[in-house]
Amino acid sequence: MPYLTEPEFRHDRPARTGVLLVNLGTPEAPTAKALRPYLKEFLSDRRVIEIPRAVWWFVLNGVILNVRPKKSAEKYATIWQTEGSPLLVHTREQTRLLAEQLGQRGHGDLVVDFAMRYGAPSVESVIQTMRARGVDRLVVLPLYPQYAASSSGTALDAVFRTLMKLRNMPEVRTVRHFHDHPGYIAALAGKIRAHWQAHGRPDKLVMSFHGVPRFTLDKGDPYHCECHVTGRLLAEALGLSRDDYAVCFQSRFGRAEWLKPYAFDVLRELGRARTRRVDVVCPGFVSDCLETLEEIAVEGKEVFLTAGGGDYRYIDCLNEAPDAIAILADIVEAQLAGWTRAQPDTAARLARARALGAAG
Ligand SMILES: C=CC1=C(C)c2cc3[nH]c(cc4nc(cc5[nH]c(cc1n2)c(C)c5CCC(=O)O)C(CCC(=O)O)=C4C)c(C)c3C=C
Ligand SMILES: [Fe+2]
Ligand SMILES: [Fe+2]
Repeated sequence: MPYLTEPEFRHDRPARTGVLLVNLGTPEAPTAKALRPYLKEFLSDRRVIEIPRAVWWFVLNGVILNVRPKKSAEKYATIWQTEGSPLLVHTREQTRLLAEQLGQRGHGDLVVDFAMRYGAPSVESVIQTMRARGVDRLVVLPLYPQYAASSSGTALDAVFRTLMKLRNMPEVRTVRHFHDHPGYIAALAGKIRAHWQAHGRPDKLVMSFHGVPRFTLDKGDPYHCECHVTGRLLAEALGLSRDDYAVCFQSRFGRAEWLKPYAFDVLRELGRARTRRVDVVCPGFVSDCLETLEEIAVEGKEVFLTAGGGDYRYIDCLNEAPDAIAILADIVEAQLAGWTRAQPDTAARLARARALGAAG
């Protein structure tokens, strides 16, 4: 196997640590032309589609890639921002803010960057750039609170596949999940409480998580349980009783059974029951994206209102909220133990030197 090009080994170079955030990836434009290669790469991933290759090849190339790019592009067009796809815009900004936050905590020497599992920037290209910058220790943080083989698992596959191509492998630490991280739960609860302070409380809080095929639960994927743990902890933090909230799963793909209850079924039922108001939150997504801004904020609302529901409010993801960035920094810092020690930041060092100078 040919190795990737590497920087020359030098004895005198100090160890350098990189922090790699990995998100899903998104098309380059809201057009069928851009959707096609994105969907092809995504839906060719064996972690995502587990049916036999030969059968799937015909379904994907014969049906899905002829129909879905156009339909999905129309949806992306409704949420597209001037700077690009919301998922990319948020991930880029979160990375910048995380680097800043880690710098303020004395870790200004870290190389912090993000990569996308599908599309650009690819995991391989970002790890190669980090190696060129001298990174030989790597913390990998997939941006999914709950572990699923089809999200975090495949993000880590991409990292390990790249490492297989390196002659001089960095040390690696990976984050599996943060679904029950007290800071993550507190940040979600804080966001919801702030929303309620501004708009009053709903009759029901709907917590909608991205779905996965039902058989993955039977085969040992912890995703379903981790979503329910997040839901329960969030309800506890908000002081909700079992009747005050519902956990459900969205974005079903294909005809197979997915995790239930389906979000649209729950919203339809709540509408039919003439529920006066629901608030919907998506605690399985760190960043707003197509699945939250279009499927939940727009389509979900339509389902609820058409069925007879009253008021529907979507509560944004944490995105760039300072407490969300602080949690990512906490998670990274926990992984740095024994690798790097926080250095007082430059401003603090200068202030101390000045104070010492004045004293002397
Ligand atoms: C939150 C974690 C996610 C899991 C688990 C997940 C599983 C999963 N997804 C698909 C199929 C599609 N998902 C699509 C979009 C999409 N999915 C996630 C997250 C998870 N997916 C996000 C954040 C996004 C949004 C990306 C964006 O650009 O905003 C899409 C593409 C859009 C579309 O055509 O509908 C597909 C397809 C499967 C099959 C699956 C588990 C097996
Ligand atoms: Fe998905
Ligand atoms: Fe479970």
